[in-house]
Amino acid sequence: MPDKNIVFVGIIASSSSLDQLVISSGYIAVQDGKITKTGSTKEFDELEKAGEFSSYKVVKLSRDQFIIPGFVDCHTHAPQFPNIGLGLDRPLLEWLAKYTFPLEKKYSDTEFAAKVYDQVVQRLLKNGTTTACYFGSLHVDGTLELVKSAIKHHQRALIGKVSMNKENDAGYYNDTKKELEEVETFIKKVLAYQNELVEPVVTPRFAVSCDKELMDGLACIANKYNCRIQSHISENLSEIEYVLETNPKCATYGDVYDKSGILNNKCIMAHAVHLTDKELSLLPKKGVSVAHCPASNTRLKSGLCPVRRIINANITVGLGTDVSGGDNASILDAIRRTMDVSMCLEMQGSPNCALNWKEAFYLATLGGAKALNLDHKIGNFEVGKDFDALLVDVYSTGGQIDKYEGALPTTTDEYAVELLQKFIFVGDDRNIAQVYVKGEKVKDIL
Ligand SMILES: Nc1nc2[nH]cnc2c(=O)[nH]1
Ligand SMILES: [Zn+2]
Repeated sequence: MPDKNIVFVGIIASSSSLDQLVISSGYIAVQDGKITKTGSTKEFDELEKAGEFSSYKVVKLSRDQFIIPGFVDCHTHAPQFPNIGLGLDRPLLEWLAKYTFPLEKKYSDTEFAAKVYDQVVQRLLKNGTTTACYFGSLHVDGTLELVKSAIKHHQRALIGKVSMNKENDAGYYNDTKKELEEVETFIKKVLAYQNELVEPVVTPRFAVSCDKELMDGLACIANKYNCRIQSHISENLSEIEYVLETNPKCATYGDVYDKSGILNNKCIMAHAVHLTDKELSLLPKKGVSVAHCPASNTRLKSGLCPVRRIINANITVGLGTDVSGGDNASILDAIRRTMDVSMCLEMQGSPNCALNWKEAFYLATLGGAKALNLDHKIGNFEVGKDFDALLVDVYSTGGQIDKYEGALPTTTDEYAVELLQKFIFVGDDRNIAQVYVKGEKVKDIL
């Protein structure tokens, strides 16, 4: 049974905006998975003396530990995990045909799906991903296995059955009428679980594999069930060329989605590497968010996504691992690659393009929560939000970070910032000692 009342005391860090990192010593009190009170260490001491926390489990962090919000992965493909690290020798459209569609077809086998998805969900939780927005496969029952795994392991998850109706060599698509029926079936089955952590997402794969009739129908279904929509936009130049060729009345890729009613404030688009100025004004007008997936953009040679330009256009941005176009299932890696790709653009001559570690940390937490329309529940430690959090142990045994006695500053504030910075640049899952989703511990290596 999870502890009903629990209070954490020690260094706590979270973002309140892109340029505002809040880090200090204090406490977070959690009741039934929700944050009920926060304050300074001095306030904790006073309240504890007054007996306020007598019914609480008190977790006092060591000097080398801190609490941060759980990571949010705004875009990943659960069925592609068996291909992680493989087949990265082709650009997007060839990669999909040669490696990805043949693997995804296998998820008609629910036993295979159940085994893979159980591993995927556990891997992400181990990496500190407390919320994931997943693409499943074309299959209703296969994708329901992902829903079951997320529920079983207590991960917050937005899950889509992938929709495709355009012919491809792998024979991996559906007839339009069947597809629309199956999407509704999937949504109803997910909603029937009445699980507060897991929600269905309408998921047109992209405008290369969906025609207008299908996308019109999917937009209607999303409206009917008030669902989020996820897809891909402007990832690769050949993809854009094909989409514009097959939709001659549309001036941009964004127009293709807009004409079907796909673009709204519950829509999250992955990549957005090559957006035009018109699209950079259309997307924020419609309230569309972007999942920035730097690992995949580099591995599939799609391009260096100008993420600062997207942020400056007032588009809400979160991070995605985009496995298996991306070769790493950790949002810590996505943070680093966000810094690297944006710095490459700056070094190539685009001034003020680079994102610093505090900004990338924001995208991985509160930015992702906003992009998924979940920031009323998660993303930082405001009172009333759910407690989705990581307890990080910077010098954990066997980890990459060595302790050099006497080398770091002695004042608590400076020391705390340097601890977080070390974890962001050098840490890995071995430093993520505990993971909490809605107050329930889902990983514990302490
Ligand atoms: N990276 C990536 N891009 C896509 N565009 C359409 N499908 C996919 C996919 O599976 N991965
Ligand atoms: Zn993707």
